[in-house]
Amino acid sequence: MNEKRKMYRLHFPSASLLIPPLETALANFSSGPEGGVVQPLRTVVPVEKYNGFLGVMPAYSAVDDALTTKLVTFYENMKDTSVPSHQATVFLFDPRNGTLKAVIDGTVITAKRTAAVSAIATKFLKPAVADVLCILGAGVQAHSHYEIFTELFSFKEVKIWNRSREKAETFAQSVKGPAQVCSSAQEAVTGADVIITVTMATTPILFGSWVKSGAHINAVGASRPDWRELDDDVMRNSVLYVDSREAALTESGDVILSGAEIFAELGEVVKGTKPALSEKTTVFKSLGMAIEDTVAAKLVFDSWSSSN
Ligand SMILES: NC(=O)C1=CN([C@@H]2O[C@H](COP(=O)(O)OP(=O)(O)OC[C@H]3O[C@@H](n4cnc5c(N)ncnc54)[C@H](O)[C@@H]3O)[C@@H](O)[C@H]2O)C=CC1
Ligand SMILES: O=C(O)C1=NCCCC1
Repeated sequence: MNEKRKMYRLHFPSASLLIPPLETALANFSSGPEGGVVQPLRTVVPVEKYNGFLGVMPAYSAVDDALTTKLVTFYENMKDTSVPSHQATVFLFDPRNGTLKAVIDGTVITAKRTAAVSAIATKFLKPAVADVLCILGAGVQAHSHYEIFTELFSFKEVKIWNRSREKAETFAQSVKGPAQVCSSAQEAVTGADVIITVTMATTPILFGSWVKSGAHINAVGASRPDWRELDDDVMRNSVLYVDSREAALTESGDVILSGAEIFAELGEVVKGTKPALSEKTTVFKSLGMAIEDTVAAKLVFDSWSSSN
């Protein structure tokens, strides 16, 4: 095996390091061919017998001259809780000749880049006064979102709800900062200025009637066309932003089944070609894009190469 072809776990000193390259990648993705991003819709292979899925996520960024593919598995209702519900590996290639340069743990990349993209959406779409953050879910993405949201924004209160209260309490004890455990999703959502949904729910857990007018919602879970996290009310009565129109119309149950109209891609907001209507109630429907993994893997590889 080539010396540089290594498998290693990674540690970002701070997820906010990802923000500038991710903003550029989102803008390039939403610029069509001139943005230089090649990213086909991901292939998802259902493994019905075990309630699992394998996702294949390739992308090339001409601007970064970076070529990757991520393989990610995600499984519902896992009985063995010692195995994470999502596991991923990113393969980084030399675009000049196709040589594999590195095999990188993709689980940390997935957690950090997803949270960083939600943070970008929040920077543009949160109301002018955003004192209360609500997180629905207490798994891997809840942790990565808590970390970057409390680093970048100044919330006075963080409210958390999880289907099992025990897990929410463990979450609150393990994070570096305050988190108030709520007994119901409604209690957590009430009064929140920014809401993050990071669950494996397949039916709605967030209802429009609970949401404060003008709040911003990052809807991160429900990545299958028949899965929901948000009800029709919140989907239809908010301004809807997505990472990729094509993906949202193919993969997102919240978008497809509600019939909600997509207002803009986040990359269009970053570029300034579509407005950030932060005074309205907004939803950012995140499905996750391969190009986000590409720029994150390049950042990790470049920083590892320069220290070796
Ligand atoms: N948009 C994106 O880029 C990405 C989205 N995701 C999605 O984010 C969500 C969270 O992922 P992780 O934190 O890695 O998963 P996780 O398994 O670590 O955490 C999932 C959380 O959801 C809760 N949960 C499970 N079933 C539920 C249900 N039926 N109703 C309510 N809560 C339920 C669990 O108690 C747990 O706290 C998943 O839907 C995942 O597919 C994950 C990676 C990237
Ligand atoms: O972008 C990703 O990575 C994922 N998105 C949806 C669920 C699985 C992983």
